[in-house]
Amino acid sequence: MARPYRSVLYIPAANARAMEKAQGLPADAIIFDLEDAVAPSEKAAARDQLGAALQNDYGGRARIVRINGLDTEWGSDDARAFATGADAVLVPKVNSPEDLDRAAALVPDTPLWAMMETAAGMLNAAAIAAHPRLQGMVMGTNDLAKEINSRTRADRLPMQTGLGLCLLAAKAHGKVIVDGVFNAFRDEDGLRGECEQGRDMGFDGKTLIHPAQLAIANECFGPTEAEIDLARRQIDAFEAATAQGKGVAVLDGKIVENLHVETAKKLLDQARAIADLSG
Ligand SMILES: CC(C)(COP(=O)(O)OP(=O)(O)OC[C@H]1O[C@@H](n2cnc3c(N)ncnc32)[C@H](O)[C@@H]1OP(=O)(O)O)[C@@H](O)C(=O)NCCC(=O)NCCSC(=O)C[C@H](O)C(=O)O
Ligand SMILES: [Mg+2]
Repeated sequence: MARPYRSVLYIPAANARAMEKAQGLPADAIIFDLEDAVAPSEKAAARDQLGAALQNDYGGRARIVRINGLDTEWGSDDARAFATGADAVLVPKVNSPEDLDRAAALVPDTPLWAMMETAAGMLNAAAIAAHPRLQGMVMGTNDLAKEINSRTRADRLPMQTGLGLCLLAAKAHGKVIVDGVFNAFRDEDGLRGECEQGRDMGFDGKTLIHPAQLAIANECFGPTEAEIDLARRQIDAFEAATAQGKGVAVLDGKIVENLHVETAKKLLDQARAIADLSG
């Protein structure tokens, strides 16, 4: 992961004030949305407005544009408009790798991301993740819940199969994957619970709908001081053990093997990337 994706904030591309405000918000990435958050009557104007907004300075924040589906009247024009000028183009409701082929033909040079939010998408997650143009996946838990007719539960039990399939697919192919949104944007405890669950599962971060959600996502998906300290000590302990010809170290009563050192180094890389982004 070359850059952090702890907090990925959706902004409706029709909302000029929110796009301006986002230049100073502590989001790791922004999804400028042309799809569900923009009314049909505003689609063309939002596309033009977004083109102008992307000329502004968003610092190190990744700028991802969610286009309309390529089966809609707006999708192809969206894809052509942002084939350059954004860091990635996010394709909604990806059912199969062929959906990414269609987007790739219109967007030849910019990385693609996929919204994972249909039952077919869950079943084809591995093939979608293997697509050579794909850089990242975003869980669309609202659309998935709608399609499978599941109920909202705090433990997200009905989502677990889909979340797990996509997570494994992304990890198997070395792609970024971020969790779905938490709709009740004033409910901090609820958000924290979902962020902790997503982090425990292995997600790189969470998609968000409101600036009030940024701090909790950044905290939950970033390494803690205790984790950074442990990572450094694991690396030191393992180096000391190997210098003595041992293949395994013991730290705080637990074994440290090479695989733990790899995880520790990854965590320190993430901490450095976050520090770089924060300036
Ligand atoms: C949810 C909202 C409609 C709430 O808006 P509002 O009532 O205006 O919020 P506030 O008054 O509290 O706003 C305070 C200030 O923050 C700015 N703001 C609000 N939201 C954002 C944002 N997302 N990014 C940047 N800035 C934002 C306001 O402009 C206020 O600023 P100021 O004027 O300085 O006070 C609104 O938050 C919103 O529209 N959120 C995004 C909704 C969205 O994008 N939805 C689509 C993506 S979710 C999805 O589709 C999931 C997926 O596909 C699935 O299937 O699950
Ligand atoms: Mg959706």
